[in-house]
Amino acid sequence: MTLSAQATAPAGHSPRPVYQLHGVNKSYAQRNVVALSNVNLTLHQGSFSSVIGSSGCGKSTLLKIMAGLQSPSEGSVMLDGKPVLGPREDIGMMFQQATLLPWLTTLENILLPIEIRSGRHSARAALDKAHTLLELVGLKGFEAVYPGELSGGMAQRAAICRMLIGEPKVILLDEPFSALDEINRDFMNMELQRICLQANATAFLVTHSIAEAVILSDVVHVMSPRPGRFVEAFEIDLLRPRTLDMMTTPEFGAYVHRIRDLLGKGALS
Ligand SMILES: Nc1ncnc2c1ncn2[C@@H]1O[C@H](COP(=O)(O)OP(=O)(O)OP(=O)(O)O)[C@@H](O)[C@H]1O
Repeated sequence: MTLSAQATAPAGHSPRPVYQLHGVNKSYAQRNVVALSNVNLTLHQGSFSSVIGSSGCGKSTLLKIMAGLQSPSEGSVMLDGKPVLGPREDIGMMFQQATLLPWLTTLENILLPIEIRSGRHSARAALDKAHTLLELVGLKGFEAVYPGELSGGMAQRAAICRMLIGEPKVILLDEPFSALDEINRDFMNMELQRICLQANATAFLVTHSIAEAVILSDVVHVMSPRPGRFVEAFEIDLLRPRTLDMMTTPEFGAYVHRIRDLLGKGALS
């Protein structure tokens, strides 16, 4: 992922597969729970995909496996042709809470992953990149501000910078804006789209919101109730960049309706 990459519509991207999951199963032996069953997934360079499904169907488990935070019981997880066997620098993650350290400034929080990984000197060398990212997310001027003085949306913007500073190949998002009110959430989703297009990011989002999945994604994967498996992939053929106004169009409504219909049938459980 490079920040200088031009923003292009997904159709303009080469369809290079970045992330590939084959036959992923996950069982939690201690509780005798089968969380995932035969999950196959390919993410293409520069694409935005999401997964939606009922509570407890295995979405977070899938994301943790993709991030290398958990291992699958069976199957393979490959990123850029290499197996994901643990946490990796080329995978960025973002969660519901921004989890910024309150005693560090915005700028220091953003540089922290570099400092932890490569030391103070490297963090100093990344200063220009941090400033570029702060500008990208509209936080220019807030470098020296502490997290307690940031709004929820601003803190999540800072978390986006912290995720992007290591130039990950893929970004994994676990309901990143669900703690925000609806207006801010819509706005942040549009910001997320803009940042992803500008950085040519390959993104994968876990969400409970059908509308959010449709407005952001090139592909929405619907997961069955536990054990989670993908039952259908909806290709969302809406122009980019997407706008909030599109959410009132019949095309958008038709996608939402089809996905809701499938989920209403228990996603074919
Ligand atoms: N560490 C664990 N040990 C045992 N069982 C677990 C563990 N983590 C998750 N589970 C179980 O695996 C299933 C899937 O959980 P997961 O958190 O992946 O679902 P989810 O789709 O993300 O749920 P939600 O939408 O409510 O966040 C659940 O039944 C859960 O209880």
